[in-house]
Amino acid sequence: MNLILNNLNKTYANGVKALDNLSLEISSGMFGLLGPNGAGKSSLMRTLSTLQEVDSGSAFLGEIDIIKNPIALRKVLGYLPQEFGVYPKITARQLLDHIAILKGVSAKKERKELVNYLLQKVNLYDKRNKEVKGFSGGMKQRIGIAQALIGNPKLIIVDEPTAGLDPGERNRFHNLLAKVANDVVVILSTHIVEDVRELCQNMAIMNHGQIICHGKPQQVIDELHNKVWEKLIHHHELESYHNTHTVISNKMVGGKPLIHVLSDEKPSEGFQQVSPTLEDVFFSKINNN
Ligand SMILES: Nc1ncnc2c1ncn2[C@@H]1O[C@H](COP(=O)(O)OP(=O)(O)OP(=O)(O)O)[C@@H](O)[C@H]1O
Repeated sequence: MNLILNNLNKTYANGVKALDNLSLEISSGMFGLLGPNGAGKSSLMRTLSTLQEVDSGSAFLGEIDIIKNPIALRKVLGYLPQEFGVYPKITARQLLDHIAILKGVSAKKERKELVNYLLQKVNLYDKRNKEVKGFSGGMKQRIGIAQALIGNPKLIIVDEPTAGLDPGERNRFHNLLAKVANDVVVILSTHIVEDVRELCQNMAIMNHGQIICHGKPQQVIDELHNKVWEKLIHHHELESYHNTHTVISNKMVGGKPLIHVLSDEKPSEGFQQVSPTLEDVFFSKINNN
């Protein structure tokens, strides 16, 4: 099942154009949506989860017209927001049971089986009678995925899921997401470039409400082959390098700025060619947009 977006436009009352004639096609599997703050990712995610309307354009998940028939979409939507809020004093089992009722699973026996199955799937069965409030960040995200899976969704939207998770929790969360992504469109909206490289078959970079890059992570990385150079410089040189070179990023290494520069040839003395990364792609696209 494909998700097809055509010419989506959204301008807020304050005049900010958050979606600017955005078109995109996404097939099943994990899709990474990257973009800097304010790029319009959340506006797009809210539109696809039918929480917000667009001014114009169309969006289809298979046969379902998301804009004209939001109720049909909601039946096949799993949504994990950035902060998965939980009620105080509720156990993992009670929480999933409650959400299953809200999603229309009314038969008690069926619900019990579903809740047990989901708890096992996200590896929280042992913790089923513990209060979710006391769970770690990663455990909360896993229960968030479990609730998003209720009702056999065809579209799963996950907003900034690994912010604040330690590396072990992040790994567990990634493995779980990769497992559920078979046959379902999973959109992972994030500004963590590594998450997209590790997890997603396809990706896009968004800025100023538009898609500025679209493809497979390795494919977009290969486009920068032989074009990325690095050099360790002094702080006071940074401005002049920005004036004379296409600097795509700078980060501190041992207290000094390490700059990455885009160039078809060796830019100047002291530069070394490096293998491009998805981070280089990200910065080169958003800095030239
Ligand atoms: N309800 C709103 N009213 C007015 N402007 C808004 C509203 N929501 C978002 N914006 C503006 O629209 C633009 C896109 O915001 P959006 O939240 O979609 O971006 P984002 O890519 O999700 O950013 P972040 O990564 O910071 O969450 C920003 O300039 C933002 O300030």
